Amino acid sequence: MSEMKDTMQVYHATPGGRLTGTIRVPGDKSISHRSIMLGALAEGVTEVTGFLEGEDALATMNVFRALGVQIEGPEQGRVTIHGVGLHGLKAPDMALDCGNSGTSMRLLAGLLAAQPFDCTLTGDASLTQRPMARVADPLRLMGARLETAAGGRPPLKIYGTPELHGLTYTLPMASAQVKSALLLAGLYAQGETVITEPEVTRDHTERMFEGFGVPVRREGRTIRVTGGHGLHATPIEVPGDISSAAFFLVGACISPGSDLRLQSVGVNPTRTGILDVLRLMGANLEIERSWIAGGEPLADLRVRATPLRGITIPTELVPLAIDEFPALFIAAACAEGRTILRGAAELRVKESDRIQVMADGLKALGIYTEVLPDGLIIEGGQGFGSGTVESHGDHRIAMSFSMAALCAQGPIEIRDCANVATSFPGFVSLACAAGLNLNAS
Ligand SMILES: O=C(O)C1=C[C@@H](OP(=O)(O)O)[C@@H](O)[C@H](O)C1
Ligand SMILES: C=C(OP(=O)(O)O)C(=O)O
Repeated sequence: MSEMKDTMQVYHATPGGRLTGTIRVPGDKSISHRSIMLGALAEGVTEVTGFLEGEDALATMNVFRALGVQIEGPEQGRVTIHGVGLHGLKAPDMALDCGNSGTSMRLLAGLLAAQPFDCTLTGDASLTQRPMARVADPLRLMGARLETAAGGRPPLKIYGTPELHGLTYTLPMASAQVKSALLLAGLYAQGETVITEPEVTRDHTERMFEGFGVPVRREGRTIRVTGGHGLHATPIEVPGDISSAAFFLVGACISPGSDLRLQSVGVNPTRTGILDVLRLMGANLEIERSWIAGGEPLADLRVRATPLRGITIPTELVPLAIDEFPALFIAAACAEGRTILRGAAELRVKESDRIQVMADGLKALGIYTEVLPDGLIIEGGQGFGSGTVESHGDHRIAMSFSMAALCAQGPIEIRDCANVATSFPGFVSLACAAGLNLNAS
């Protein structure tokens, strides 16, 4: 899959425009991955609606097909998973390709470590550079046997070990992927698995465990699950992805005259750091309607353009907005005054080094920044010039710089954009429908 990708796709963004009307962004990527994983392990048939038909979630789906799970769809966001039960997965006859998706590889590492067969997890050039020791090390403490390539990188060779035991573990970094890998392994482990996180991170795994009938005890930043509970199929309604909404929220804030509504966006409080940061910057954001579906909160949002001011981003918001910083840096560049981000070293180990790659792109457009080991200082209010930005194959970098064109003085060219399809299929047409002047070649 990944080898065949057109890495030369270029976005051409013409300056100006404003964002108006009502849009709906594609389904949440984190929840889509988990719906396939838990649906596959459940007894019974799980019906999913609103599934993200992006390459990352499809990679997870294809892995489970290779593990012998019958899955129908996706067909307009509908997926039907014929669960095989906790012990029904089959040995794959090839390496399992996670493509560009860190979530797939890390969560699968936990789930597959406990199976009675061996397998190998591989990925594309970007994923192959990302750290896997963060999951392999604690899984080994549970009795798992895994081998990484040099430097703790993929591919990940897993020697299945059905006799895992529970673990009490404090995560060294705020990572929902590591937490989730250990909770998935904990489904199979003898006894209790007790995970404490240094800061609260997205809790979709915990919520979905509860939805599938697995008891989870949560006290502050500690989560407990006991092995051996079966999962029972349950319908899943995937909300719109707030991480995809983020580009439009920022775009509407920074382009005068914008007034945009976003329908059915997931607003789980472990994901709404973007709303808090934008509000602290002075954004005009409204929640027009809110409700709960399948254990996850949703809302219709309205955002109107307003002048933003630079802020020091509270560090407790960092894990709650971790994927939104590329978009927030664009907002910061348009804000009056300086924005300071610290405590975000995790940004350096995403699909690209998002601190350095964003700083380079901002520089190419005439914005002054100071790169910190764990963050970035951005001098706002200088206005974007025109120029060429390298996205380094990182979907969120490509989409963020597309929004910069809304208040740039000249055209912006963004290179290496094909991976936008990993999280946001249809981004260019939705962005154009909302008012951006963007085309891909
Ligand atoms: O659990 C998840 O679905 C995710 C967790 C985060 O990664 P980390 O756990 O590495 O912070 C996030 O960046 C990623 O996009 C999705
Ligand atoms: C970091 C991301 O995803 P993953 O870790 O799953 O590749 C992301 O989508 O921003």
